[in-house]
Order: sequence, then structure tokens, then C-alpha cells
Amino acid sequence: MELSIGWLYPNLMSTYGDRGNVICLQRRCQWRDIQVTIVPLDRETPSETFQQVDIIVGGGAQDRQQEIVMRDLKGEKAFALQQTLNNDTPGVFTCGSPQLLGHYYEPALGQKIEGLGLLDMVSKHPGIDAPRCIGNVVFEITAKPLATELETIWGDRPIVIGFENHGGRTYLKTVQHLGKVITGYGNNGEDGMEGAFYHNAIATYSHGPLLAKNPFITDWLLKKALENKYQKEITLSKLDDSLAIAARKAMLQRLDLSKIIATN
Ligand SMILES: NC(=O)CC[C@H](N)C(=O)O
Repeated sequence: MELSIGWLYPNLMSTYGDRGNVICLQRRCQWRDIQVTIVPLDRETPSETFQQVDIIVGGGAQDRQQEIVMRDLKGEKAFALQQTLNNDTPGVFTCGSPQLLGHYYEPALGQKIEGLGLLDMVSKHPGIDAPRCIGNVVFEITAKPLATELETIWGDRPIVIGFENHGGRTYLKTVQHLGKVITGYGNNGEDGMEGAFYHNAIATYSHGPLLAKNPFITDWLLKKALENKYQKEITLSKLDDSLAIAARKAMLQRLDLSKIIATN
């Protein structure tokens, strides 16, 4: 079997280590003898390519880079990306990239950046004096049917452990939340909710990188992508996740959560 991973604007949207998500997907494919190609979806890339990949990964970026990306991601490319996500292609979008999938992002300085409007939500930076939302974040995925699917893969509650670093605050309208915050800020530090879930697209504020600390999300993305591509049910072989599990335990202990959450 083979998969292609589309990586949105690798040069402009890799400020926060989210390249690690691409590496995790690649490695977990290679360990299972699944051929994998990484396809940069960049300024030089023709719009058709945005529709030819099996998984999409979008990372975090600074406000200035988000503006450059949105200028490029207009018209045909925007349409192609919308089609891809509406056709249930799985994707993981972190921090700056979900802000661009919503209606708009208002930075602290400069003009409002119009987004794709695919996710019914808006993001605003409260101003240069407002504190950034920085730190370790733990949340439980509650979005349907994702939560149940993840629990089946992981054999445990889908508790996500990550790291957030954002000035923007996101407010959801009709789109489903990804999960409920256990510790950290989440979407806006006010409503206790984190991320968004749309078709098979996971939008989150969590870096980490997300997929290294939460291998069950990596496997869910791969399973969905293979099932879409080969039109049959896929059961992925188990991998040795003992290092990731040890890292998760250490972090829960550090955050004084190990008594409340017994997780893999
Ligand atoms: N980590 C990020 O991607 C940051 C996104 C955005 N520029 C913000 O500060 O809100």
C-alpha cells in the first residue's frame, strides 16, 4: 500500500515544530511497509496537487506568514483544499492553520486575514498587551464519531497531551469542538473547549508535536487515509509505543494529573 502526505507551506508554516507530525506519519508508515511520499503544498504547487494527496498536514505559523499563505491560498487552491476536506480526506491542522480554515483571523497588528470559511469559527488576537496562551495542554477528545474511533485504536480514553503557544483566541459557531480542556487554555481560555472537528479534519491548538505524544491520532489518520484510498476496512498492525507512553506518564506526573488520569 502507499500514501501521500500533503504538507501545507513547509517553509512558511513550520515555526512551532509541527514538522514532527509529518515525520510521525512517515515513520509509522515505514515501520509497517507502507510506501509514503511527502508532497509540499507550496506557492509553486499547482492547485490540482492540493486534491491529489491522501492526508493533509498544516502547522503553526506567525501572523506575518499566515498573511502570506492566505494571499497564495486564494481562488483555485482554496477551492481545491475545500474539496479535499469535504471529500473526507483526513488532516491535522495546528494553531495557525486552523485559524486560516475559519472565517477570519484578526491579528494584534495589521489587517484582518480572511480565511477559507470552511470551519464555522472566528479567531481574534485581543491585542499586543494580552498574554499569550503558552504551556502544556491536556484535553480529552469528545468529538463524534472521532472519540469512539480513537478509543478503539488506543484501548483507552483519547486524552491528548500537547503544548500550546498562541496569541489568537478562537470562538466556534456551529462546527463541532474537538475536545474538553483538562489543563491549559484551549481555544480561548474562557469556555473550556479545545479545537474543532470537521469531516475528517482535526483542528487543534496543540503542538508537541501532537502526533509524537499521541500516536493513536497518527494511526487514526493513517487508517482513514488507507480506507478512503483502498475502499476497504483497514486494521493497522500494532507498534511499540512504550516510549510515547512513558513520555505521556512523565508529563501527567509533572502536571499533577496522574492520579486523575490513568492513561496509556
Ligand atoms: N502557534 C501558532 O501557530 C500561532 C498562530 C498565531 N499566529 C497566534 O499567535 O495565534
